[in-house]
Amino acid sequence: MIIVRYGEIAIKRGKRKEFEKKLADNIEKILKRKGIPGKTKISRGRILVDAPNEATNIIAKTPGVVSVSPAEVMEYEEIPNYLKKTLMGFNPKSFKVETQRLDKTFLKTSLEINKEIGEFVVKEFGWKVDLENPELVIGIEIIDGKAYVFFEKIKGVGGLPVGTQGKVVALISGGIDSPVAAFLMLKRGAEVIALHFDQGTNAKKVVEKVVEILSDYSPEPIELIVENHFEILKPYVSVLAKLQKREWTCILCKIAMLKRAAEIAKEEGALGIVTGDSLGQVASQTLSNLFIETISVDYPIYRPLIGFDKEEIVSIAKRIGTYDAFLEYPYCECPFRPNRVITQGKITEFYFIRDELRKEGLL
Ligand SMILES: Nc1ncnc2c1ncn2[C@@H]1O[C@H](COP(=O)(O)OP(=O)(O)OP(=O)(O)O)[C@@H](O)[C@H]1O
Repeated sequence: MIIVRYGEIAIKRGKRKEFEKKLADNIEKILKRKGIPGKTKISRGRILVDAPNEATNIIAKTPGVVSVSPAEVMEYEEIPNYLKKTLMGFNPKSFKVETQRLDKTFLKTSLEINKEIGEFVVKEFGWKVDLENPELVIGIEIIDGKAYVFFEKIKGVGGLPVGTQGKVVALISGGIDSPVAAFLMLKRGAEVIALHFDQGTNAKKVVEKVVEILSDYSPEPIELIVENHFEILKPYVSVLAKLQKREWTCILCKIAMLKRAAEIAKEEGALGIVTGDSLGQVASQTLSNLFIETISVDYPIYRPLIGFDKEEIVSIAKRIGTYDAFLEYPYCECPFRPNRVITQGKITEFYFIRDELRKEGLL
């Protein structure tokens, strides 16, 4: 049996049942996709999953899960015998017993259980008790009158179950940042549709891989929509060439992407667009440029990385596995990038360009 703990969900009063059910359903769906048999049961602040131990790490990746422990289920009285058998041959420097009694009708309190089982272990094995920094933690949870005994607690991704917060369209570029932005939205319970603008570079391969990796955090495989960026950008580039303002290409490129993303979001019933922008990280991600890009699109844009440093983003990318996909293919410079790019777009100049774009029906 695998014990699944979820923190934040339990706090959301009134929504708790709905959230628990969603999380249990999501766990079952992910396990099924991975070809692992697994049946869930919701029980007083825990989800119990009847599945083989190999399911543990898969379940830990499900948004909403705080921690996971593969456990052995038994009557309370059977614990000493079980520990005797299981822990024979181990010789930790120190140990402690940590009990949580989820079933408050159980006759012994958590402290009584800690003391009783702790004393047994000392007597049987002669190990030292260390409540601060033990090498071995014997975990016991009392659920529905039964004792669940375990020795590890694997950290989950946390957050909220996917599907509890509606849908978003995430712009995934083939860089490090945008997959992390999409992950953070999944983690907060949003369903994600991935959108990539293909520029004929290796980036598409990275994105395909990234979407596969991100799908591990989602009950359904993430849908990837690929658009031909040449076709979308061509008319914008023509206007800029006519105005002799090629240095505005990167800003208009983003506007063209966001505009198309908004159309797709509307078609898909998604409530927002997600990008991997982080303030000032590259010369083009300035507040002025982000301002111009944002006011050009009539749809909510979410930038979950806006206040993150590069190191923080890289560390999440490594943890969730998308960094490796980025490293797999050599980086390609954007084929549309002019020699000089605008870093602090002037709004008056933009209005002038916007008027021309409007004449062409592009904005
Ligand atoms: N070809 C693309 N397809 C889809 N989205 C894109 C593409 N290029 C950029 N984006 C979106 O625009 C955001 C900003 O892109 P930009 O190239 O300025 O930044 P970046 O620091 O390289 O970001 P990333 O590391 O995510 O590529 C990206 O995070 C992504 O959400």
